[in-house]
Amino acid sequence: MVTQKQEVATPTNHSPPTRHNYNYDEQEFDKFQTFERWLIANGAQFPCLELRKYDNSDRYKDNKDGVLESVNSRVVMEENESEEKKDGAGGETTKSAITNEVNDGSDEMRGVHALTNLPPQAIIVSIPLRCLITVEMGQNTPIGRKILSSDLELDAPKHIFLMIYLLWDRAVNGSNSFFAPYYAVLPRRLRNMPIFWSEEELEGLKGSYMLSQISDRLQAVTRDYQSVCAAAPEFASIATLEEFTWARTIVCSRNFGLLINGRRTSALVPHADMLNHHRPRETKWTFCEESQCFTITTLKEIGAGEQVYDSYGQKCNHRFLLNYGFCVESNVEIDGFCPNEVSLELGWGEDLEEDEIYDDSKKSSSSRFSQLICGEDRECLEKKLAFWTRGDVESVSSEYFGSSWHTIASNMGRMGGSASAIMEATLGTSPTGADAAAARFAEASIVAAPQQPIVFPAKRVRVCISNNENTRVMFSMLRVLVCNSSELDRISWGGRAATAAGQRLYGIPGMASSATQATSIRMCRDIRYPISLQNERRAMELLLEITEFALSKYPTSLAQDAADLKNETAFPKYSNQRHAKLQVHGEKEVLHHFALWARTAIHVIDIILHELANEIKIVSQASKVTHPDRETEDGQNQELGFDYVIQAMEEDDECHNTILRYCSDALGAVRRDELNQIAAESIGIERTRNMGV
Ligand SMILES: C[S@@+](CC[C@H](N)C(=O)[O-])C[C@H]1O[C@@H](n2cnc3c(N)ncnc32)[C@H](O)[C@@H]1O
Repeated sequence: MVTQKQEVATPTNHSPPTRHNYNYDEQEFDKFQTFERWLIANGAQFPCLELRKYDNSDRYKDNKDGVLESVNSRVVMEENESEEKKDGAGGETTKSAITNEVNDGSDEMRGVHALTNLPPQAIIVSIPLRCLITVEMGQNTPIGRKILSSDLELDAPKHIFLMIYLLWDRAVNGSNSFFAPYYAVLPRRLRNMPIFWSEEELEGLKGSYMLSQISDRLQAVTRDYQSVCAAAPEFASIATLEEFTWARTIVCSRNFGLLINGRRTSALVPHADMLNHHRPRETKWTFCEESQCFTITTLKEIGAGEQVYDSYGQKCNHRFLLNYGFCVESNVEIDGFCPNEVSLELGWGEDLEEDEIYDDSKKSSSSRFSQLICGEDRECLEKKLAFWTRGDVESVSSEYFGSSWHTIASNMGRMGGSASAIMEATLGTSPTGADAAAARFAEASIVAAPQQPIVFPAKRVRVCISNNENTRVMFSMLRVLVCNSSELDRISWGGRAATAAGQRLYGIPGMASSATQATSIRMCRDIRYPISLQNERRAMELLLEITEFALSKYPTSLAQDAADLKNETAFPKYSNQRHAKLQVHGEKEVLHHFALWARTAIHVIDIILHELANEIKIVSQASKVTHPDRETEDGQNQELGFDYVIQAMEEDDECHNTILRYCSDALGAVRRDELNQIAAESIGIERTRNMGV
């Protein structure tokens, strides 16, 4: 890494800038002064910056599309404290009602501001290594050493060691800790973090997969706490689960991933962690080997008094919300890309009895996708399940059978799957001698649970309004889900139609040695091109069903959310209600995009199918009469035809580029192939006729 001489920018005017904008009461002011003095005494430099605190009233005043910006009014801290005490006591006044409503911890909100004009490429913060808390420091605590020697499986291993240091040092060294001034300024309550939201606040996320993620996060934190206590029982007296959860959110919202002296680590960096998020980025940070300091450098000029931001990265709002406790108002990059995603569930997650799948009269609402997914018969479903779950178990040997493998195997067994089908599904290979034990295990699974309902494991994929890798994976999985038996044979080798041509056409690997099979095997995420127009149409029908079902789970519509977001009294800036609203609004935008994609594709496919039917008619007429009625057909096609529709889409400014490209390129290619095939067949017919056969 190239190092350069590091000099921290100093104020341009001669008289030192006055730090008048703390907005704290005396006690708070002291705390922050002690913090800054501690840093400066230890070699830190940030002479052109000041820390500011924002209060609840600031949420109504913002700049940069809703990015935090304080006003300079001095805040009387007691007011918030007393409002807090009134919680639950039925505060009567409008003011207290509003304050209670937005009492979500944002009264502990701070930011960093420029005291003077900051030029571009100026180092504005320099924090020496000794003021950083690193993963290694956590690993070197007595608790950390015990965790390392017990080889625990943890949800957030790096974060855990930062948390351990924080909690251990605070408990053991207390006010004598070197880091005590830093601990004093860390937010005490993190009410904006969804894991601390009330039931009522969580209601705002109804219909969103985020609710599962929040409860998963809570469970993971509890599991990690229990694991740490099991490895180091004394930890229970160092931190309660509540404190552990607090430390988890502190670390996950404030840690920096760094390369320190060639070692990749994570660190808590006092002061640098006071910068709020904004994109596009205006500053960059790094650990400078030469000065052994963490530094922040400006990328553009920042005016005196302006807030100095850091970019937390290009992220979907669900990640901002889960890890940092906020959502970005307009999460759009300068190139127009919106990273907001929605998590879609493909497959069906619940257990279904066989008659719920195949008997129309017994189909329940829960079996909504079964029609398109189950295929023509049970054999088809079995084959599909094999392909769908192929490769899900990464390493299965005759000595070890993972629990998920067991589930898949016994599921297929319940459906009457043969041992070799199960082996193929899970390993992607036929059982060989070495896998005989696995095959026996599969057979045992079949016998073990013959009468159980069928589970077709659901897979989740996160998609955004962009044709990225995840979108391609989703389309691939949709194609597999709606396959009929013969289509499955075409896409998975070893089937009846796995011809050399099929292999070339669909990229099916040859049946080489089992060693190469394991790496080149085709999975349900690999079907990158339409299998056929009919299959693609079913895939789009399924996409439409999935998006409509997902939309039906939210209590409000996209239009309602957009209207709600305009109402800043009911949904105040930076409040948890507003962040929930922004999250579901973003998800619905993506869902509507894919619903429109599916509808447009179905329309275009129908046009192509109509054109192809006409073409076939013309060809078959040609085989009977010398002058087919081509003019009329062409005249009709020109008006309703594929080229006409694509041109109309191109001229439509509202038509999203990804939908247009899919229809014109992906569907256009299938259309061309089909037309070529019809033409080839027509030449064949002509030849046969000329030969007088
Ligand atoms: C690294 S800290 C930044 C300093 C923090 N504001 C403080 O008072 O200590 C990250 C936290 O700041 C808040 N934050 C940062 N950027 C924000 C933004 N653009 N909008 C709302 N809250 C933001 C969130 O609470 C987040 O968890």
